[in-house]
Amino acid sequence: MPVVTRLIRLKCVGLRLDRSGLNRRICHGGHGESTRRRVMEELSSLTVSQREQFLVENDVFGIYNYFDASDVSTQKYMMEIQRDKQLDYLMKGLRQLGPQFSSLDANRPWLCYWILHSIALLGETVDDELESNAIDFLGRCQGSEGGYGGGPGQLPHLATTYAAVNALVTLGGDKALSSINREKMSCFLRRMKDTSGGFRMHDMGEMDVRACYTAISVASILNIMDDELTQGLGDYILSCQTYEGGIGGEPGSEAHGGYTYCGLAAMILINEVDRLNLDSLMNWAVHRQGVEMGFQGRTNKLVDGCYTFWQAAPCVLLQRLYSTNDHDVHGSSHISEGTNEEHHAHDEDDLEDSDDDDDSDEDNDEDSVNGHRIHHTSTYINRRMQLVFDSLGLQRYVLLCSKIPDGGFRDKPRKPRDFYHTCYCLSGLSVAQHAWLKDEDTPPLTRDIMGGYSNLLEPVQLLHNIVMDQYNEAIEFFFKAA
Ligand SMILES: CC(C)=CCC/C(C)=C/CC/C(C)=C/COP(=O)(O)OP(=O)(O)O
Ligand SMILES: [Zn+2]
Repeated sequence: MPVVTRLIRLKCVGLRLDRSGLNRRICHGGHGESTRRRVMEELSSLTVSQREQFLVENDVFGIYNYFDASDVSTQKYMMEIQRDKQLDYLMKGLRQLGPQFSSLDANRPWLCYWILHSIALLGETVDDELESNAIDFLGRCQGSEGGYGGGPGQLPHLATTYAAVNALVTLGGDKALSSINREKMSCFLRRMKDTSGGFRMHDMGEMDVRACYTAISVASILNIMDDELTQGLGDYILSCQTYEGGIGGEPGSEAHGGYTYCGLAAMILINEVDRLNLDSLMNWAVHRQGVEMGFQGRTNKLVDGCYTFWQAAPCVLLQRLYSTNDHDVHGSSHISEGTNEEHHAHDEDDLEDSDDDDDSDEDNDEDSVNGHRIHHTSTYINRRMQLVFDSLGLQRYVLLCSKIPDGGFRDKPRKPRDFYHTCYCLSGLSVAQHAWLKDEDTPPLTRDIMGGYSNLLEPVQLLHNIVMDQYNEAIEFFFKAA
C-alpha cells in the first residue's frame, strides 16, 4: 500500500484534528501517543515531496508542532513565508477592488489597510496606478464633516476612519498624507467623544474600547491630540479592565485580546498606562498562549492566527514597559528584551549549550516543552534573558497552521484564508520576530526568525500597527503640518 494512503488511513483511525489544528489525543499520550509515534514513523519514511503532498492535501500542518524540529529539508518548505505567493494573493485582492473600488462593501477602507499593510510588511510597494486608485477611493470615503465611512457617501465611523488613515499613512507621500483633512477630523473626533470620557463608534453609536483606541490612534498620528480628547478617557478604559487582568470591550464585559490591545495602546498613547494593573494584565496576556503556541483571544477559547498580533503586541509592549520602569526605579532591567550586548551574549551561550549540555551547572539547567528548549537559570538571569512569551513557537504556529502555501493566512487549519487574518498573522509574525529588540531599527538575530532570515518582515510601530518607516514619515509630515 502506498505510504501516503497508509498515512491517510492512520489519520482516519487516530489522527483526528481538532479545530485548532492539532490532535489533542496525539499530544497528550495514551492511545494518541502510540498513534503519534506511528504517524511520525510513517512521515519520516516519506520523501520530502510526499510529505508536502500529504500535509497540504490533508491540511495537517499542525502536527509538525510535534514532529522532529530538526528535520531541516521539510522545515524549509513548511516554514517559508512564500513571499511571491503572498504578494500574488495581496495584489490580486487589491486589483479585484477595481479602479473605482466600486463594490458595495462597507469594509473597503479596512480591505485597503489590511492589504496595503501586508504588502508593506513584506517590504514591497504597489504600482502608481494602484496607489492613485486607493488614494482617490479613500478621498471619496472622507465625510464632508470629517472622518471616513465604509464607502463613498457612507456614515463616518471610527473603525473605518482608523483603517483609512492607516492605509494612507502606509501608502505615504504628500498626496496620500495631505488628502486627510485634519481640521475636519478634529471636529469628527470631538463629535464622537462622550461626556463620560469614552468615544462612540459613530453618531449615536456604541461606546467601547475600540472606539477609544481608534480615536486616539488617529489623533496621535495626525498630531491633533488635546486635553478635550483625553479628558476622562483613562477612567473609562480603566473601568474595562476585568478581574482576570485583560481588558474587555466595555465595563463588565469579558477580557479579550482585541480590546486588550486597544485599551493598552490607548493608555500608553495618553500617558496613563501606569493606572492599569500591569501585573495582572501581563499575567493574563502571557497565559493566552496555548499548547499549540498560537494565542487565544480569551480564556478557554481556541487559538487563532489573528491573535498573534492582538496578544503578542501587548506582551511586547508590557515587557518594554517593565524594562523601562525597572531602569527608572532600580537602575537595572529585571525584565527586559536585553541590550544588544546581552542579546549577543545570550546567543553565544545558547550555541555553547547546544554543543555541550552541562547539567551539572546548577545555574543553567535545561528542559524541553513541546520541543522548545527552555532555560532555567537563576530568577534574575532567567527573567533578564527570556521573552515573556514563546516567540519561536508562535511563529511556528503561524507558519504551519495559519499560512496557506498558495498565499494568504487563516485563523486555523480548515478555515479559509482572508485579508484580515493575512494582515494580523503577518503583523504578529513581525512583532514576534522583533520582540527581542529595544528599538525597531536594529535587525533581529538569525535565531529569532523561525524558518530562516528570508522570512524577516518589516518592523511595525506597535501602538498603531504601521510599518516603522511609513510611521516615521507621517509623524514628520504632521509635525510640520501643525
Ligand atoms: C483596531 C480595532 C478595530 C480592533 C478590533 C479588536 C478586535 C479584534 C476585537 C475582537 C472583537 C471580538 C469580541 C471578537 C470575538 O470574536 P469570536 O467570539 O468570534 O472569537 P473568539 O472565540 O476568538 O473570542
Ligand atoms: Zn481570527
